[in-house]
Amino acid sequence: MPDTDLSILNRVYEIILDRKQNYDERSYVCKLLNHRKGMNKILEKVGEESVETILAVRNENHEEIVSESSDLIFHLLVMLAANNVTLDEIAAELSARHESMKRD
Ligand SMILES: N=c1c2ncn([C@@H]3O[C@H](COP(=O)(O)OP(=O)(O)OP(=O)(O)O)[C@@H](O)[C@H]3O)c2ncn1[C@@H]1O[C@H](COP(=O)(O)O)[C@@H](O)[C@H]1O
Repeated sequence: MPDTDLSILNRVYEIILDRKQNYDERSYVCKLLNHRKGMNKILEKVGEESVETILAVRNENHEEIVSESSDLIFHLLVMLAANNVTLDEIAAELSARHESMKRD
């Protein structure tokens, strides 16, 4: 059964971590993680996908916004994993902010 809720973020993040450990020449993630430009290649992709997301919003194209945002989030997951930042850390940060900013 495919994940259709946000648990897919953890699932994809775990695959990315696995790709860090086990090189596979067919893998796009391995290609990114081992690119000759190093971290700059991953940052380039995050920047590129951010711009494409902005353009999708400007075009007011719902499908495009979903697709480009998914590209952006995926590349952000690669960037986080490449920098040893876990999704638990992000969750803890957002949760702490949520607690401290509660108004009622
Ligand atoms: N979610 C994704 C995902 N989203 C987008 N992409 C790839 O991201 C790439 C970049 O998209 P672009 O449109 O920018 O393509 P491009 O111009 O060829 O990119 P570059 O030449 O600049 O690298 C494409 O090749 C897409 O296939 C993804 N590749 C992988 N995943 C997930 O990562 C997992 C591991 O993937 P592999 O490592 O390839 O097995 C997969 O099972 C998926 O869950």
